[in-house]
Amino acid sequence: MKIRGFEVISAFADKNINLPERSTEHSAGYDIEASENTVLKPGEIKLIPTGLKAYMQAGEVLYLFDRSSNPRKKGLVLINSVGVIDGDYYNNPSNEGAIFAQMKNISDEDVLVEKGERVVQGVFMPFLVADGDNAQGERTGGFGSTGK
Ligand SMILES: O=c1ccn([C@H]2C[C@H](O)[C@@H](COP(=O)(O)OP(=O)(O)OP(=O)(O)O)O2)c(=O)[nH]1
Ligand SMILES: [Mg+2]
Repeated sequence: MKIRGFEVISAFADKNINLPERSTEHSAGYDIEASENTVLKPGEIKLIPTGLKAYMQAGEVLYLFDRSSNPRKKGLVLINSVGVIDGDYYNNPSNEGAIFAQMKNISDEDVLVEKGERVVQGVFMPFLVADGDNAQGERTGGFGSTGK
């Protein structure tokens, strides 16, 4: 029975994408790799593809957090601070739930993120809703799909 986890999106089915793993027994974060080489110029913001989608239970979220080593070792930051991967993003009609890491190059040189390089970490967590919240509607995509 599927409870929560990651799957490779169909566009990357034959690209040897590794499913995220935790690096130690008690690590919270699943290390998520870039699915293709990406070069960011100084100051550039780019959506780095992971080739992955994530499924989870109702009331759960997958947070994307930066890796603490990124700013110092790579000169990159997760520019939206924390990625919020909604459960209804999975298999959405516009992009299958493809997860991207939105990174900014804060260095003064080009930065190459290679396929297979761990770029962010994902943590599954429960979330709470407010009294009287009866949000409806299906998610059709990401990155502004619900409007301004
Ligand atoms: O770092 C991120 C952040 C979001 N997403 C995807 C998954 C998420 O479910 C969807 C929407 O994210 P969010 O709600 O943060 O963006 P928004 O600007 O509010 O867009 P929308 O109107 O689509 O909700 O975009 C990513 O792939 N990476
Ligand atoms: Mg949103």
